[in-house]
Amino acid sequence: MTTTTPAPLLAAEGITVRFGGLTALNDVALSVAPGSVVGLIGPNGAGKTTLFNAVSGVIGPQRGTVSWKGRALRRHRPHHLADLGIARTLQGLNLFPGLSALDNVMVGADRLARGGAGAMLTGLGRYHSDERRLRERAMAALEEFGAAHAAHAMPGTLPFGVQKRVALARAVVAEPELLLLDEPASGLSGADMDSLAAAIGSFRSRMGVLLVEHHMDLVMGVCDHIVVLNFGEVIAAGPPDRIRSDPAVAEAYLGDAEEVGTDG
Ligand SMILES: Nc1ncnc2c1ncn2[C@@H]1O[C@H](COP(=O)(O)OP(=O)(O)OP(=O)(O)O)[C@@H](O)[C@H]1O
Repeated sequence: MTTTTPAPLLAAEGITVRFGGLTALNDVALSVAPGSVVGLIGPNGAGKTTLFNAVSGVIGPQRGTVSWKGRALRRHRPHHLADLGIARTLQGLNLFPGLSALDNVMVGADRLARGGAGAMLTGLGRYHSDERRLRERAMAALEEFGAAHAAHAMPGTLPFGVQKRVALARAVVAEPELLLLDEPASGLSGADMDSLAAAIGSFRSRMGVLLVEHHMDLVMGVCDHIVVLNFGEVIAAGPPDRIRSDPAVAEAYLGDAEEVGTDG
């Protein structure tokens, strides 16, 4: 029997990034297939954020290629991601403080709106049916993440964990094919962490996920494949069980606050 690996949605190959004399990434490769959750881990300063930024188009690598569905992206920028079908959440929540939680999520649905959610929110344009449809969709996304009760509240009045749920709802409401998550668990604990793990697990049937994260329990629990960086190089890549027992990974984490297999 032959098995076929689905073509990756996202592929980064040979990525090298230097900041002055410092090589933050050296010939790094990573790919995310449809329906898979790929974790990117490594000790502090390993290069995770730099790779996330190179993939997102925040920075341009000196060498290497980022491809989307087999096509190399040339000088892509973060504002191109939504049109490609890629959404991301950042370490900061980046919610609009002057918009309700629901309106924040509607902004995320912009890609689905013919006239743009911006026009709807300002009352411009003739898109009432679109607006109703998107409002329902945004509400459903809030419900999915257990934040429907907060729909009409301003983000600043909400607990941090609820704000994170709103940010996640905003990221997925437009049904991206790939979701980039930069440390989504930071600042979360207990039930919020469990909900996040369940949410990421549920994304698998709808989209690929790239998860940059420090919390090992979360990474080991939800990822199909894990890439480990240390000093800007990939030192291991494989399924959670293999990563957990990889001596090179354990060694890389020695002296670091995080330990493989435990929650940091
Ligand atoms: N804009 C920059 N200018 C100079 N050096 C940078 C810059 N951004 C990152 N670096 C350096 O590149 C290396 C990789 O940093 P990066 O933030 O990507 O690591 P990380 O794995 O995300 O770390 P952490 O887990 O602490 O967030 C580090 O040595 C860092 O100091």
